[in-house]
Amino acid sequence: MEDTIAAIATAYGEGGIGIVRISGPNTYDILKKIFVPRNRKQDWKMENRKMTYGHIMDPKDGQVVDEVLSVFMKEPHTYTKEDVAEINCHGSMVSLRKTLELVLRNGARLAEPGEFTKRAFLNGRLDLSQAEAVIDLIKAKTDKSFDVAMGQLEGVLSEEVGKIRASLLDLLVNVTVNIDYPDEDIEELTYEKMEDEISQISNMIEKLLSTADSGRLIREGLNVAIIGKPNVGKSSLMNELLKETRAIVTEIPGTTRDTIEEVLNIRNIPVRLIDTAGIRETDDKIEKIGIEKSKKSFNEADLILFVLDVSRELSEEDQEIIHYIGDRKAIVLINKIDLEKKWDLTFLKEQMPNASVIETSLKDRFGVEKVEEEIVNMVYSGSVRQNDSLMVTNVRHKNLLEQAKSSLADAQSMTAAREAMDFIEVDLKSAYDSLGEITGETVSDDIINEVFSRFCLGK
Ligand SMILES: Nc1nc2c(c(=O)[nH]1)N(C=O)[C@@H](CNc1ccc(C(=O)N[C@@H](CCC(=O)O)C(=O)O)cc1)CN2
Ligand SMILES: Nc1nc2c(ncn2[C@@H]2O[C@H](COP(=O)(O)OP(=O)(O)OP(=O)(O)O)[C@@H](O)[C@H]2O)c(=O)[nH]1
Ligand SMILES: [Mg+2]
Repeated sequence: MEDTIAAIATAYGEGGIGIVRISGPNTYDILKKIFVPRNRKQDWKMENRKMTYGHIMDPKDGQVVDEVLSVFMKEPHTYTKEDVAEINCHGSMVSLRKTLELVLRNGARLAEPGEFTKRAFLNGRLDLSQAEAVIDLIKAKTDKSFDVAMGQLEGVLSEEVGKIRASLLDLLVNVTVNIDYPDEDIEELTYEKMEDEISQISNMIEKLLSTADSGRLIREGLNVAIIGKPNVGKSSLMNELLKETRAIVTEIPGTTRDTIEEVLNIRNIPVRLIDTAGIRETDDKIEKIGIEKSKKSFNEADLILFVLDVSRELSEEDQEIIHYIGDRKAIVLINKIDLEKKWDLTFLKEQMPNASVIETSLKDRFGVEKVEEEIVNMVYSGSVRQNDSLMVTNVRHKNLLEQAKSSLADAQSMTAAREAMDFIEVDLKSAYDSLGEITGETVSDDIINEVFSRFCLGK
């Protein structure tokens, strides 16, 4: 039998209310010991799922800890499928800590991060990809990432993976029957039919995989670094995208010394935007360190916003950055177009044929919307833009889909070579198992533990 766990389920710090949650077989007894309803009768019982007013009191000395509302929920119709209680305290860390301590002293142990949801998974209320969606929901920073996580929690991904697995299982059964009872009066599985079935299943996997790159960015967000030589308008861009004066802007080259980071939501894509120190040769000790940090941000970015100043001749510094960018994903801003142009854009198009180039005048906020639009385009490029919430956002899922795809490719080439069905069967089975790891049907304890260790306490 499982033990009883407890944790503070709400965020740490001050709040309107704070909740201590308990789950497991001792839940009722613990609540009974420490919760005193207002109209306590001789042999009072906590009614199932009824929010009840009362006080948390230490049974040892009768000290009142807090005035609360409590609810007891009888298994199996609860979040964990075990007995659950929730104590709604005043949202003070003092009250929450004292209440939790009392619960722990009276028969529960502190829950590990994600342990409530882990129990929901182990008791079969959620599959693994649904449980993973719970943490994505909590961490979602934009409407879109929340929607996709909600879809996954409701089983949209599980359902699709289930469909693909069901087709594979059909095929596997067919193979087995043909191997074991070749002479019986059953439909023969020809190599042609096999090829056809495998390619249909591969297509379904491929379609899911095609959402993975944008899916990851929607879930995790995008690291965007603003890069350029000094004084071109990088900090002006930071401020315009943020719509607030976050970074210092002056006419002095070398104004930004340290990298500045802000998280923002650009049309529903979570973006970690980094303004950097202008890159140039310098003897200034502080500036040098800043420029090293600029280069680090440049290396780690998913996307580079490269700013050029059209009112000054292109310099060696600009050239060097163009060279470094090479074929990385970049948007080039030709800034200060309100001033007289000192160089020609055709030159740039030769140098950076892959980059998308946008003319801006950040002083007047001109072109900022285009930049936002282009960031969004880059995120969705390469994938069919999906409006529904069926997307692969999790790298673990993506890797498993790729494993399944490669097993199927092996099976396909063996089918083409007309190898024995037994061999083909092995690869089909391994594709089937890889898909099962997504939903947790065929997954090791290590992986389960790793998934839940990323949760927050009390979830
Ligand atoms: N107070 C509180 N709020 C919360 C949660 C919670 O556990 N407690 N949740 C969680 O963190 C989320 C809601 N999710 C939940 C999902 C299932 C069940 C549940 O009891 N399911 C049962 C009974 C369903 C029913 O009544 O039909 C079941 O599935 O059998 C509860 C919460 C968000 N808000
Ligand atoms: N005329 C004009 N001036 C601009 C424009 N954008 C920025 N500036 C000015 O250019 C100067 C430098 O802008 P910043 O945003 O500080 O440039 P930076 O790239 O962050 O510079 P460092 O931090 O020194 O690397 C400031 O005086 C801005 O007001 C523009 O579109 N037109
Ligand atoms: Mg700056």
